[in-house]
Amino acid sequence: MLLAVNIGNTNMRFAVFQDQKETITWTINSKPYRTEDELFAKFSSMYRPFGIDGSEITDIVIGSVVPALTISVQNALMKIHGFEPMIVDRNTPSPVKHSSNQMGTDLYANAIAAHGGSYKGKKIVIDFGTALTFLGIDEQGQVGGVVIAPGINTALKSLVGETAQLPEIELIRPQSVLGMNTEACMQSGMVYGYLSMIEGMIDRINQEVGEKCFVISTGGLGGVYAPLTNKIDTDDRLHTIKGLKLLYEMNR
Ligand SMILES: Nc1ncnc2c1ncn2[C@@H]1O[C@H](COP(=O)(O)OP(=O)(O)O)[C@@H](O)[C@H]1O
Ligand SMILES: CC(C)(COP(=O)(O)O)[C@@H](O)C(=O)NCCC(=O)O
Ligand SMILES: [K+]
Repeated sequence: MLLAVNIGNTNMRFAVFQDQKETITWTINSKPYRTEDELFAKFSSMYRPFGIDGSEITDIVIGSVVPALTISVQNALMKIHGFEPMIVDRNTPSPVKHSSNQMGTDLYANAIAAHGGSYKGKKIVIDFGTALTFLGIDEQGQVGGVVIAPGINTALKSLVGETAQLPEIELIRPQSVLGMNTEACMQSGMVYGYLSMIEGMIDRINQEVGEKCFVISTGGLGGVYAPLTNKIDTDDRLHTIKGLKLLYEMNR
C-alpha cells in the first residue's frame, strides 16, 4: 500500500491508497513545528485509529512546501517503516511542463493531477490552503502560470488580529451581501468577497487563455466555497495528494 503525505503550511495531509478499497485520509497540524523525535512519537500511533496496519505500507511519497518539516517527516517515517520515503518536488520528472524554479510542490502536484485526470481541455486548479492559489494548465500539460493570494483563513486571522472590535466568525454565507451586524458584515466580506475574487479570477484566466477552462478546487476550504458557485466544476480534497501519487508511480 502507498502512503502519500502532503506537507502544507497549516496541515500535513496523509492518504493511504488501498487496492479496491476506499482511500483513507487524515490530517495532522503542521504547526507548531515538531522535532523529528516528536514526529516519530506522533506518527507511531497514527495508523491504528484509522484501521490501518502500518506494516502493510510498502511505499511512501512525500511532497512539502515547508522545508523545516520535510526531512524530519521523512526520517520519522523511515524510522517507523524501515525504508526511505521518496521526496518529490517540481524537478521530479513528469509529463507536466513548467519553466519555474520556484513552484511549490503542491502546485506542481495540482498540475499533474489535473493533467493526469479524466478532465478535458484547459484546466484551472484552485487550492484553498494557507495561501489561495490558482494554476492554469493546457491540454498538452504546459503550465500557463499561477496566481498566489492570501488564503481565506489567513486573511481572516489577520483581520481579527489587527482590529480591536472584530470577533472570530464562522465562515458561512450570510442572508444578504449588505450586513447589519458585525458578524454578518464580516461573513459577507469573507464569503461573498472571496467568491467575487474567485469568480472574477476564473473569468480573467478564461479570457487570457481564450477558453472556458474546467475548474477543479481542492484544499481545506474548497468544500465550503465550491458549493457556493457554479464556476467551480468539481471539488476534490485529495486532488493534490493524487498528484503526489502519480509522481511516485512515474518515478519509483
Ligand atoms: N475541514 C475544514 N473545514 C474548514 N476549514 C478547514 C478545514 N480543513 C482546513 N481548513 C482551513 O483551511 C485552511 C487551509 O487548509 P489546508 O488546505 O490544510 O492548508 P495547507 O495545505 O496550506 O496546509 C486552513 O486555514 C484551515 O484552518
Ligand atoms: C504558494 C504556497 C505558499 C501554497 O502553500 P499552502 O497554502 O498549500 O501551504 C506554496 O506552494 C509555496 O510556498 N510555493 C513556493 C512559491 C511558488 O510556488 O512560486
Ligand atoms: K512564508
